[in-house]
Amino acid sequence: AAADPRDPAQSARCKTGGRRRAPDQSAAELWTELTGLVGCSESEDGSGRGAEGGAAEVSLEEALVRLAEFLSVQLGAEESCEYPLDLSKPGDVPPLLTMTGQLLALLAWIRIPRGRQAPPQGIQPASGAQAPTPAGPTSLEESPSLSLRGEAQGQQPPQLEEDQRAWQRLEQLILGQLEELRQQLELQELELGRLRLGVGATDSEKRVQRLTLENEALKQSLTLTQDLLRHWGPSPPARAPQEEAEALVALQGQLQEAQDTTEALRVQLGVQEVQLQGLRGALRQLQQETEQNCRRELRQVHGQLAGLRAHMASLRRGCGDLRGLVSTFTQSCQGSLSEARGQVSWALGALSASGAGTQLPQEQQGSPSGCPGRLLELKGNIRVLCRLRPGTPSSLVSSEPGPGGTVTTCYRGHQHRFRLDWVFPPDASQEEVFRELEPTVLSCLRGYSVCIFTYGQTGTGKTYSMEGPPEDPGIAPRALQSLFREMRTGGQHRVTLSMVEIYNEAVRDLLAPGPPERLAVRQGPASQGGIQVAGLTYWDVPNLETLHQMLSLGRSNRATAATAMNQHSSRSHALVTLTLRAASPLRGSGTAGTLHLVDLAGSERAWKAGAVCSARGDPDSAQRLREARTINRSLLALGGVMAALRARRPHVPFRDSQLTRLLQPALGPGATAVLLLQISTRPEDLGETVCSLKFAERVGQVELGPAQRRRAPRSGTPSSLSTDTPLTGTPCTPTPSPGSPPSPGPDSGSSSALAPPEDLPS
Ligand SMILES: Nc1ncnc2c1ncn2[C@@H]1O[C@H](COP(=O)(O)OP(=O)(O)OP(=O)(O)O)[C@@H](O)[C@H]1O
Repeated sequence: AAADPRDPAQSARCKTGGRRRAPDQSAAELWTELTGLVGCSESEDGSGRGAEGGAAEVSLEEALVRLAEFLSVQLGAEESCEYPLDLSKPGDVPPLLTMTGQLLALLAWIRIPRGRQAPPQGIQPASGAQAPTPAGPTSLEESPSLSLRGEAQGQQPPQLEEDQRAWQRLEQLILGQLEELRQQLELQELELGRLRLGVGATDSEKRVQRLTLENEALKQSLTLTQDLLRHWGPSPPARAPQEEAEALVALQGQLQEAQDTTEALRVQLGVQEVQLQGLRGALRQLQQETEQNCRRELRQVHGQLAGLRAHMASLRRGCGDLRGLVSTFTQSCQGSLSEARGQVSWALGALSASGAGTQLPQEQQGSPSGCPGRLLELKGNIRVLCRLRPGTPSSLVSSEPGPGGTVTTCYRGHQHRFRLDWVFPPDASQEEVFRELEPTVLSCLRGYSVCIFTYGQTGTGKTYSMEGPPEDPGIAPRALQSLFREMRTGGQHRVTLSMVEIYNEAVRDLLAPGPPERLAVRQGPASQGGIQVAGLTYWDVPNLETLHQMLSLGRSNRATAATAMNQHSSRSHALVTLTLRAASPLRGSGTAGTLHLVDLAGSERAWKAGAVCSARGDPDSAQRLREARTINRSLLALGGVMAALRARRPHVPFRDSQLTRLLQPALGPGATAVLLLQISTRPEDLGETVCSLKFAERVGQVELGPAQRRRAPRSGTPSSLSTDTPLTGTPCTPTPSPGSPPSPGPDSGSSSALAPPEDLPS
């Protein structure tokens, strides 16, 4: 409109000498101006003069021009904010544009000289935004006077009727506008309903704001139009303006209602947004909880899986143990069968011999020596016996003596019951202890490898049980006596003796002439148990007396010292090895049994020994402490070996200490071992007692496989000893005369295991 020279608003402004408006004059200023016009006209007293005397009258035309100008600015502002409009679609034509078009049409009509022109006919209320065509040249001089009302009073009735018809048309037009506005409001309500279902809070808000603004602008336009019509329109019939006013009031009510609805919707939208946020928070929390639950369950499943794996592994181990037991049982059955066969053939031979009066072969006469071996196999290859040291009885340690007996301890409030193969009470005699061991000892004569070792806390009677005082000898003297007695009646045997001690991890020959020297332990052939002790001396022992003399000599060479726990405490492990070779008189193979008698040094807590020694101010306390540590280390290694054997591990750590290295042949497959556990019942020794019992319990679960007899290969000469190992070294000579130190045999210095070379002549 501003660019069009035919624009009535522009021409009106120019011709009336109206103020020029700045191009950027805002809608707010225009609105203020318009409301000022209304105020001015309201204050008129009907003569058309403003309240401020002398103020120019404002014509309806100028008012309409300003209204159109305001609407066009408002419309421009909307168009600049909104999307481009498609005017070809009637539904998209904004009401403001329509309203502006109608106003311009009205303005054009006003400018038409009265009586010559009819009101515009082409005005279509909702037809779109087409601007009305100015109806020919207009001039202000020709335009109606400023006060239509005054002019109307002087008109002729036909003119008045024409005006009234025109106003009626205009009224219809405005009513059409109002109808359109109502439809627009309905559309907005629909839009709001759509927004209620929408998700974008920001877009919805923007839309609501835009619709609210639009409503506000429409409302203002309508109010303004109503005011203009009321003040400047011809005096209509009394009814039409009232109806119009009522319609306007109704429209305002609808508008108010729409605004209220909009407000309510906005509040509802806000509530729903809050609810949505709350739901989002709950969803997030739910997700977190679900994640945590999943992780927890996953961890539990992993734990269960690990437990199942461990269980499967233990089941596999159990299966392996079972397989081992089955094979042991099978072998044991086979051994029993062959033994039974031998006994039957011996009985048959005896029967026939008694009939024929012939002499039985030596081996077949040996039922006494057969029985111990069989007994040994039946009893198992590792047995654990326990002997309680005499002393003040304590309620903390109680026992049920006898075979399969138990020892019950009450330590730190926990009661523990240990079951052992045999329990000897404190008052058990040396004789009783040896009686239980005698069959095992005698099995050496049948070619079995037997190891008897005493284990326990220092001062609990290990040496007492193994050696014993002269007036009440222990296991070793009784075993030798029993063996020699048996050999006297049982046939040809050759006895070889060696004796070593392990002191601070040094292996020393207790029967070597001269001062004891440290011997080197090396890896040897498997047939010799896998080890060799370089320089160890072996002694042929022709009789029991010589044997006793040599043993007492070795004992005297053993390292002992006075400790707080024992006045004559053994500070070393002592190993006596007796090899008994029997020759088979008829057929070539003889047997080579071995008896290891091991008196272990006492286990004691190093801090205990050290503290006691220090407290006593003993100058040798450091030495005692070192000894205690070394002893404990080697006993720990022995425990490791036992654990590996018990678990049937492929690797057994024999090389962890000198003690276990030397015991390797005694703990190998087919060997027989007896652990005599010595325990104290004193309350102050309770901790050590429980430790010892636990060690013994573990040892009791070790399986070495069925006991096996060692047979020497067939030899050319029935009377000579044959060996199953390569012949090395030269025969040793028996010898030490009683009271004099032994002289070394010719084979000293040659490498050999604890058992001597097997090529010694008889
Ligand atoms: N059953 C017993 N009957 C009588 N006296 C015993 C008995 N057991 C041990 N003794 C005595 O207890 C003392 C310690 O015994 P022994 O030297 O044999 O202990 P140990 O275990 O070998 O000690 P260490 O490990 O220190 O060598 C000795 O005087 C011994 O006579």
